[in-house]
Amino acid sequence: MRSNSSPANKQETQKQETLSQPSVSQIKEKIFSSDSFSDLHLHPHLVATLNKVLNVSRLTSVQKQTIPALLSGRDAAVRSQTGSGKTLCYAVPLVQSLQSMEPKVSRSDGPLALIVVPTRELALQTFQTFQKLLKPFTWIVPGVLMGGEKRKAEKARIRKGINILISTPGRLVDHIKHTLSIAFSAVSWLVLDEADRTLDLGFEKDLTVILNSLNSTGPTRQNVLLSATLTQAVIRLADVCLKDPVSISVSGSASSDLTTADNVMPEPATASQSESFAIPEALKQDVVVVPSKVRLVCLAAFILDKCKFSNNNKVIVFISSCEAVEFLDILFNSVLSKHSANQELSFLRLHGNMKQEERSQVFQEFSGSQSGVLLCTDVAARGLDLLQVTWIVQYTPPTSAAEYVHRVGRTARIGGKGNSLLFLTPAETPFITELANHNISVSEMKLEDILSCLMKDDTYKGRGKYHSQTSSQALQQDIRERATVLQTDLENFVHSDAQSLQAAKKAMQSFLRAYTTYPAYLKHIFHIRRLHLGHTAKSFGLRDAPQGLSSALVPRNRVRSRSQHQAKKRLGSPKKNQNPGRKRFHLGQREAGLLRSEFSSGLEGEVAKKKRKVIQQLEMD
Ligand SMILES: Nc1ncnc2c1ncn2[C@@H]1O[C@H](COP(=O)(O)OP(=O)(O)OP(=O)(O)O)[C@@H](O)[C@H]1O
Repeated sequence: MRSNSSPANKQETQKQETLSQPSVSQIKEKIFSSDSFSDLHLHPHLVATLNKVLNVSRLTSVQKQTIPALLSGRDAAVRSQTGSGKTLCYAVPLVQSLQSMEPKVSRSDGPLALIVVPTRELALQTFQTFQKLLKPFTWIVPGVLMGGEKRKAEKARIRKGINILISTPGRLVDHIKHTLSIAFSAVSWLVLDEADRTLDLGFEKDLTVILNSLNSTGPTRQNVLLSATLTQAVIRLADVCLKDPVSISVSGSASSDLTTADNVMPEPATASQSESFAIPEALKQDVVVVPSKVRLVCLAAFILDKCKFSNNNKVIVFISSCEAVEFLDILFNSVLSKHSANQELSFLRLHGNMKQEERSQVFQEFSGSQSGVLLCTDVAARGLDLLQVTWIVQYTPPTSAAEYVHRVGRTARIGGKGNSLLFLTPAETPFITELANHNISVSEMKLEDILSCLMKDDTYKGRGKYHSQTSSQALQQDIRERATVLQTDLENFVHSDAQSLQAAKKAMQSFLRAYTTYPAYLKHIFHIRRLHLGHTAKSFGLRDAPQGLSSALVPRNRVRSRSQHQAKKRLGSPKKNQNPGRKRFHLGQREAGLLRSEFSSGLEGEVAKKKRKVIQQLEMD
């Protein structure tokens, strides 16, 4: 493969400048305190269950601060790094308070606690945690509502009685509107886990419906917001549904690493400070700068290195759209697995367009596996506690530093080790500065080092004559030729039949569509006009950019190849006097959220209809 000499000098300079900037001081959080659950005067059966069923005894720092505050009846806004035990922060005091209620809680009391989470998998996981905690208290009934399940079955369970209700926002709103037997008159706990995500676009409307239905009835209640990325928006929400909350934020800052329980909500400091995010200390974060046309073969080589040429790696690969996940799953299962006998090179996929039972089955299978690769969208970015994940690969960059934190937070949990790799094109390297603004520093992994793993297997040996001498030039040439063989393998599969060609084109179209949904403040880094269409096509195994891409998605001044010139002719070149800065189309923030949101409740009708409308509008432009 020709070395990519194409990045413009200025991009190269920019890349070097960005990568050579001094690493920022990352915020550190002490994971464990010296206290234990038995110090909290909890019901002895609850302590026994924590010790014996959940195998936890010592309190984490955030649990030491949060549990006493909630046991005392306070509201709380909780911020602590990913994998630090925030679920038990609210689950333990919640179970402790319900089990002590007199008269004893009964199913017919209906919902006493409401827990809202952004994704179905997280709802399922949270439900399973409560099932374990409630073993000694069988009279308290947990229940989960999530999209994809038959509404009728859920209605029946609601009618029978659920005391601890765990739900995704959209599904809960659907039941509030259509299930007469759902009543919130007895709700005394409201928990918003991953609160900044639940506040995000696409959910805010649902949340308003939920808060209104709660506020209209019911006793005074305790409210808890939790997230590893507490942001200004969450603090604003805190004003909406928290009363005189305790603000809990575990950090290694000079003041103290344990704020006392009577700490009041801090005044938000300057934007950058209040949004500096803690990253697990044992997480090693890398970035690889890779031109678009080499992205696919770089990802393939990385996966081969971790799951074929070495073992015991469990890898999550984040990709921006469902279609691209489907495409890469078919491609890698066909091309990469065929050369590999070992089961480590198994691929699973997870995204919002899959049927619920398949999503649940994949989630459980990957949770329990020792190795393998999960190709997924951001539906798996938050909250999921997947054991022994060793690598997080962000094949498409996240839409914010906060989403970066949650994605990498799927590894290095509760003090464990972990690694992450972020793919950036040369034009996207300013995102490293965006991360640095949030106290996140990454080190560079060389593209050549990733591709050099192909030397371990002559399956990819080039056809050229190799000089046996070990000079680095010959070695580099060898590596480049092996990468070319692998890229050719991938392209041959894509072009082997109409179905895989169509899948590749759909994947590219969805990638371009997702690329238009980066927030405005990041568009100077991620803008569709900066994409090279021909090189982007290569990253989908396409030898040429697909014809007929809707004009809204064709980067105006980046048409390069013959077929692109044809496309340009057909689409018509931009009007002469057109203001180059003027947007060719504008995707509203809300529509962007709908497109971007992988968290639909599975409700047919409104969300799906709106989404279809937005996509049609895109294609009509
Ligand atoms: N006190 C503890 N001691 C040991 N392990 C714990 C303790 N509390 C929780 N854990 C474990 O730590 C893991 C992470 O917990 P949890 O998923 O609640 O983290 P989190 O802070 O909510 O993460 P995220 O921000 O990603 O949602 C889980 O496997 C949980 O069982």
